[in-house]
Amino acid sequence: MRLYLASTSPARLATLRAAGVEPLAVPPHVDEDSLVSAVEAEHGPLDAPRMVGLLARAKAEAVAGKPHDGAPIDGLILGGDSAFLFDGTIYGKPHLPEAARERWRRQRGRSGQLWSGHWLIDHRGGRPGRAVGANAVAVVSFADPDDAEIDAYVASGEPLEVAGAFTIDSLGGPFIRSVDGDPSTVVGLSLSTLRDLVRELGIDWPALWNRG
Ligand SMILES: Nc1nc2c(ncn2[C@@H]2O[C@H](COP(=O)(O)OP(=O)(O)OP(=O)(O)O)[C@@H](O)[C@H]2O)c(=O)[nH]1
Repeated sequence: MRLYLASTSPARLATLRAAGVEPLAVPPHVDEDSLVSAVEAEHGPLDAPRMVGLLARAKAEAVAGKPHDGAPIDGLILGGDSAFLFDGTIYGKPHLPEAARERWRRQRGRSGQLWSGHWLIDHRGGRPGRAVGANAVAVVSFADPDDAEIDAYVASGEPLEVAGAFTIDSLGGPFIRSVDGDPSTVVGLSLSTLRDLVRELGIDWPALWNRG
């Protein structure tokens, strides 16, 4: 069973590979900011689960809409998105060092919710079939890095391009005190949620394992 990952996230790819699934990664090319702005202009502000759910679905549908390597996609297509909810504000990637530094100085010693959205399209036989989606949340509690540690972490560049300006599986690990929920949710793709979605489509999870 082929899984197409509608994502450029190296962490999502690594998470699937570690779980025995070798996906085909296909960049979704979705303008996330424009899509969220358009939806919010019509329906009002999106909360974190609806935002990540909307973007996960848009990425999966963007990949479903076109052939891959000149042939219709024959398999499952997974879209994902992650955002960090802290003190009532939804954060994506900080992109800028000063933004990452400011966030860490506020979030250290406290907790927030890392939300990840998932959308799975059954595209077997080269045509879109059923699609199922679910969002997952993990509560992340931070340790208390001092200013020098925050400056060093920001200088590493790692926090700039990850949701919430932190990772749990790389340099950011020592700055995370605990995670309450599926840890893979934080990395960007809840494996337990994905298994639920695969089974909801009537497919056994081991069918996705690549046994070489
Ligand atoms: N390694 C790692 N990556 C994380 C962690 N938390 C968030 N991320 C990454 O932060 C990124 C969140 O941005 P998204 O917009 O969801 O995804 P993206 O990286 O832009 O990739 P697309 O799916 O192509 O949009 C994802 O790549 C997540 O994998 C973490 O704890 N560890």
